[in-house]
Amino acid sequence: MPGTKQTDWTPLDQLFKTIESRKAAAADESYVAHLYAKGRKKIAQKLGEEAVETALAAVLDDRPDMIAESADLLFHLLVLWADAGLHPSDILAELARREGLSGLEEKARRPS
Ligand SMILES: N=c1c2ncn([C@@H]3O[C@H](COP(=O)(O)OP(=O)(O)OP(=O)(O)O)[C@@H](O)[C@H]3O)c2ncn1[C@@H]1O[C@H](COP(=O)(O)O)[C@@H](O)[C@H]1O
Repeated sequence: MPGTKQTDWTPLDQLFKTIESRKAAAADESYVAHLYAKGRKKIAQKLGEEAVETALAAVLDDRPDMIAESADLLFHLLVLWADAGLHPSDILAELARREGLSGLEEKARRPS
């Protein structure tokens, strides 16, 4: 379709591999290893901060900041998955399971 943007997720895949590889790195030589050493709470805290900063950039309609903060957010989400032993394919499988099911329809089906 003309004008349709295609997304190539290969760079995210490569970044996840790099993040996984940092499990063997020293905390003073790698930011990712530093986060692993700090632990799950610190990683979750960073993820929350980046999510709030992304939301703030969106409210301010600041496009460059939205891009920068979204990159920080995605990066920290990948670190969280790696720390938790999740693989991007786990999340993609869940999204595939939901494909075609409207969020409104899913909500309506929930037991009240
Ligand atoms: N994509 C990123 C990336 N995005 C953001 N960041 C870091 O995430 C941090 C963001 O936190 P803040 O802006 O809140 O900075 P801060 O105030 O220093 O953070 P705190 O002291 O509060 O924890 C900064 O240190 C950024 O440099 C990243 N660090 C690394 N990567 C990628 O991860 C790879 C591995 O990194 P290392 O493990 O450091 O080798 C790199 O080659 C990059 O590809």
